[in-house]
Amino acid sequence: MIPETSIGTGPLDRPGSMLGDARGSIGPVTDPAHDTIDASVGAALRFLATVLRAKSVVEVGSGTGASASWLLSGMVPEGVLTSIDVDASAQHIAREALAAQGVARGRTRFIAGLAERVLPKLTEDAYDLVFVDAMPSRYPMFLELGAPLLRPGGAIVFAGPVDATQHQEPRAQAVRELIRAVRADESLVPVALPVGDGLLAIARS
Ligand SMILES: C[S@@+](CC[C@H](N)C(=O)[O-])C[C@H]1O[C@@H](n2cnc3c(N)ncnc32)[C@H](O)[C@@H]1O
Repeated sequence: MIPETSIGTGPLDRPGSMLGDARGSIGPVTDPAHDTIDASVGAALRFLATVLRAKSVVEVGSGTGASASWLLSGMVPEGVLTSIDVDASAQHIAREALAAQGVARGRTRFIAGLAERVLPKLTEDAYDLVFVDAMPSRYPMFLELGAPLLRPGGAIVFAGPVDATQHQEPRAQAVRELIRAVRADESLVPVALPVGDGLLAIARS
């Protein structure tokens, strides 16, 4: 069982790595664009976790636990979800919500911190699925940090519309950059899924 981890309490996956400064110097970052996933997105996440027989999943943007609940419902029973959010109070709500649903505590590992500082400390080639639902302007960075965590055949999934024409700069610029990066990497196999606000799912071949 992987112990629940929070800032400064212990090592992460990679030997010697500590989360001591994972939260950084800024306060909670909120993303007003969308708060929580809807049921159609949740069903797609559950589907992906099921077909991947996901045992190890990373989520960027725990929020109050909606996506965590869907992901866990598709994962194998012994699977562990590592859920990252810079807002520890939101994670507290997520943890309580999952407990109320009967999810065993050992199935989640909540990490309070900036994803851009936590993701580099996770084990590469070890995760079946990475779900990103935070700060679309940083999606290109989350692809760069998240794709190496996937085992071959795993997938990284971005929430929200990926049509750059729907956004103002700099978010549109980030979306274009994300798509350029996916196209440039022949090992990545993308598909846009028209569910909810949209999902961009990218398999690692
Ligand atoms: C859209 S909400 C997530 C909703 C959640 N997936 C759900 O379905 O309930 C985005 C979350 O990302 C967190 N967040 C924003 N920027 C972040 C970052 N750089 N690193 C980690 N978490 C971040 C916010 O605190 C917020 O809780």
